[in-house]
Amino acid sequence: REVETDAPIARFQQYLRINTAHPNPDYAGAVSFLKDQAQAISLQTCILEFVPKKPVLVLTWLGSDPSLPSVLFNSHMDSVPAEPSKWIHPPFSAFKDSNGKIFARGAQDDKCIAVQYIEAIRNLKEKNFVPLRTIHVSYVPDEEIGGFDGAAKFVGSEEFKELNVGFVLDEGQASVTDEFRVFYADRSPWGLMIKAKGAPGHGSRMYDNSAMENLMKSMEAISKFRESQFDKVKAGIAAISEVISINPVYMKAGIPSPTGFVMNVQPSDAEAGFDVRLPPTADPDLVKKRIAEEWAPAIRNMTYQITQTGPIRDYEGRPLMTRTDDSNLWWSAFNQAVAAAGGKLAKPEILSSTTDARFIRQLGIPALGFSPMINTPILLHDHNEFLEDKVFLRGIKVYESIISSLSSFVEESQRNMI
Ligand SMILES: CSCC[C@H](NC=O)C(=O)O
Ligand SMILES: [Zn+2]
Ligand SMILES: [Zn+2]
Repeated sequence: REVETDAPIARFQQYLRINTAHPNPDYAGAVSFLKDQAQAISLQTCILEFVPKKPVLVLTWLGSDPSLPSVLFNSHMDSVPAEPSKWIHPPFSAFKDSNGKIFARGAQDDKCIAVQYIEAIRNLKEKNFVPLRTIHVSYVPDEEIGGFDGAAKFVGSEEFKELNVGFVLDEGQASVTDEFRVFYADRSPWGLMIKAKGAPGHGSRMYDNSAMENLMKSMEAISKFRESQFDKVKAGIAAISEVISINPVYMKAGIPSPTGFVMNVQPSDAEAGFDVRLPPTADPDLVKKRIAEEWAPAIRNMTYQITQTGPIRDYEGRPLMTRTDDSNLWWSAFNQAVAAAGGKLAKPEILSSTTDARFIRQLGIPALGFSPMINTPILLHDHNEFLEDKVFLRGIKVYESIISSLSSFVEESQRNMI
């Protein structure tokens, strides 16, 4: 193993050891580390605090023409929790095994890109590269819990407007093949709670409209719908991220039997909660209609509550999708930059889950999800999350190409002006 690759790996490990898992993410520790790294390579740094104790760190590498729209590289500082007892190496040790696998919560999601951005800029600076457009890097809190106090506040701020951002790269996901994955949209997450009421009674009685029966009818209808969506995936007609998913995540009804075996009280209240995900092409009104008429109809004594956790349309009412054809010059430049680094891109995808990119797309700013991890199992939010050192190092090279291309390309309309 080469010595010059040791330092970036060590810095990656250092960042992974800062415990930014919920519910008590060490944002101060993360910001302090990243700020030191940025200052060591003479980047401008700025800390914004829209919500107390939830800092946003912005790094800036000024372009030679700062009037051009800038490029922003975003990553979130927080992680989901880890259960140490389920891991083969402690989740905040960033232990590197003999195969070069670095184990840590956040290794894939998404602390790799956080450090790769800085390492790529470090290398470009060493080569005396000068960007034409300004490059910004942002580190935001709270993505894993919806981004409301993080990216949402950041992109809605005056400070963000002043960055004059033309294009954003945010996190993506690992690829099990040798093709890099890229995401042009997220599915929109909804929380759905349905509640049923009904007459209580002796467990031996059969009667209509008990709360449990009403809820079970909904569960059946929801199950059928879920199957209809999943069947499309199984038949190869659609990707998982292209259908509507609905998964039960919570149920509550009745009083636990005091003896553990006598179950003879039919409850008067029953409720269930679901994780619902809508692809950008789905019609949210049709889903709402289905919920009101089939899954929680008032005629079955049911009520419901939908929690929409983020935007589903941009400020002009368009679905939140970034174009991945040559009508989007940012896409072309990105695509070419990955190829120039010797990388192959897989067909652009919709992301199954959600990232902060949705808040950017809501402004009408093009954003792609991209984390340069190939030949890597998808381990985000999983036990034993790891990233191999050589995959991490290759990613730095890919970002060098991306940063230099995106910061230098000039749109036709601007070409004559320069
Ligand atoms: C409801 S917003 C939550 C955002 C979260 N993002 C990453 O996993 C997700 O569940 O997709
Ligand atoms: Zn993430
Ligand atoms: Zn995540």
